[in-house]
Amino acid sequence: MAVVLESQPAQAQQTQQTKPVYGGQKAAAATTKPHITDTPITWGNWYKHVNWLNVYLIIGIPMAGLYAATFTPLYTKTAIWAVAYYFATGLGITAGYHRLWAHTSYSARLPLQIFLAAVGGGAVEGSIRWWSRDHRAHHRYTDTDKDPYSVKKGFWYSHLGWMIMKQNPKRIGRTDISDLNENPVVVWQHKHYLYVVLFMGLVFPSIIAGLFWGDWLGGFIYAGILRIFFVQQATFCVNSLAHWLGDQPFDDRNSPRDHVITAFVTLGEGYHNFHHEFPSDYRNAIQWHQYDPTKWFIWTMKQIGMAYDLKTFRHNEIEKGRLQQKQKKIDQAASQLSWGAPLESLPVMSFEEYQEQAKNGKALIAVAGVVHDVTDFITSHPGGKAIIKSGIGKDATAMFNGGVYYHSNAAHNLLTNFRVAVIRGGCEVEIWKKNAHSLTEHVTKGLPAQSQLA
Ligand code: HEM
Ligand SMILES: [Fe+2]
Ligand SMILES: [Fe+2]
Repeated sequence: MAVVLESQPAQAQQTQQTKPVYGGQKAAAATTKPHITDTPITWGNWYKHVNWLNVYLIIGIPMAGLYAATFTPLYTKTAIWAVAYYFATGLGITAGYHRLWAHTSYSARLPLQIFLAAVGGGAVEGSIRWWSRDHRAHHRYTDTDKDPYSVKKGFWYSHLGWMIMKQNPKRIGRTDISDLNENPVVVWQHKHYLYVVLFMGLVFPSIIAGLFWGDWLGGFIYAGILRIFFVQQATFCVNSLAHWLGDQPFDDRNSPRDHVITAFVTLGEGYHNFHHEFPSDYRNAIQWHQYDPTKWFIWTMKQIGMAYDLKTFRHNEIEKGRLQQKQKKIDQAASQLSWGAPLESLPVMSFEEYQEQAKNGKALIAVAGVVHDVTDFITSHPGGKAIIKSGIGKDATAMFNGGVYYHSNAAHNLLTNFRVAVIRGGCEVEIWKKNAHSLTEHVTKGLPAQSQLA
């Protein structure tokens, strides 16, 4: 009964709170008969797996509403009211349920809390307490079996499958909601949820349209039923689309993604990769030009003294995360290329041995402590045969790096292909410089950036 009522019976919730974290659950499971979700879906029992109340609430009623709309005229005032109430109830979820209660990303004064609890109730998505508990589990156990709406189980499962199919409440990860249990607005809304949802979801939108311009039925159908449908579908997109479409600028280990389309659909909740990374930030979008009306609303509430303690992550931390993700992508791309034999795999020789071998006819050139066999390259050296030969048997580091010619980065890269040995006692920093493959490792080890490329 996800949408209107609790997904797990009140009794089960109480047990969860009082029992010890692991043992208690196991003991209970051993004595009770298996939950329907533990039995495979068959032709004979599929209907028992379906949460019919939710099917009725999130699919059946909107269908009936659509049918009713075919013979209910839509007046301009009612249309404007339906859209306005869509935004109000949507903000109830995004600014209220999500950013205020589930993530405590800011604090709200009592009138604002009451407003958000009321309009959030009008979105018909369960009580604050139920919604936030599942949402905290979603963040804590993202993409795992304990995530109530894991996208790993498919797009449609994360969108609404998790509500229209019965769930085993024991499967959903545990989270601490003690702060919500102490909040009188949350507790009151949870206790009287059925009245809140009926009044704010259907009665109130009809009353406004009815009392002010006489359109009771239009208010009920458009600002009530169909508006609920759109707000619900928009919120469901945060669980589906925001875990499926877009970029991952901060972390790609899990599914959350940033996309402007999702942001438009969800009143700014579409910068979801950022959000999962910095969930206690009251913003989802951090650039001024990105669409995050929920953030603008919270900010405005702060200006009028209704919201305070707006939390943000430090710019430095955010940019660090962004850079590390970029670095990870670069490292992945770099690992697809050949960077020459790793220095630690090469034999070590003394400078005298190197000179000896070069004297005996081998086309060896030492640059930065590494010996290169340029036999096959001499004739194709862009600077000419004779000039490259003048480096054979010498420490050609200076020549190569500007003494004779200041070689391009491409020439440095090319050089790595000819590595055959390392000279004993060759300067370590110089070796690092030429070992482009270890460049990223070098950076992550925190060594100074100047010693990256020659
Ligand atoms: C050891 C392996 C060497 C490699 C892989 C190499 C590679 C290259 C490459 C790719 C270029 C084209 C321009 C550029 O990319 O910078 C070049 C140009 C040149 N190289 Fe080398 N080089 C080597 C050794 C040497 C040595 C030992 C000398 C001098 C003693 C030398 C002198 C020059 C000069 C003067 C040019 C410029 C040619 C021009 O633009 O007229 N190179 N080399
Ligand atoms: Fe998410
Ligand atoms: Fe969240």
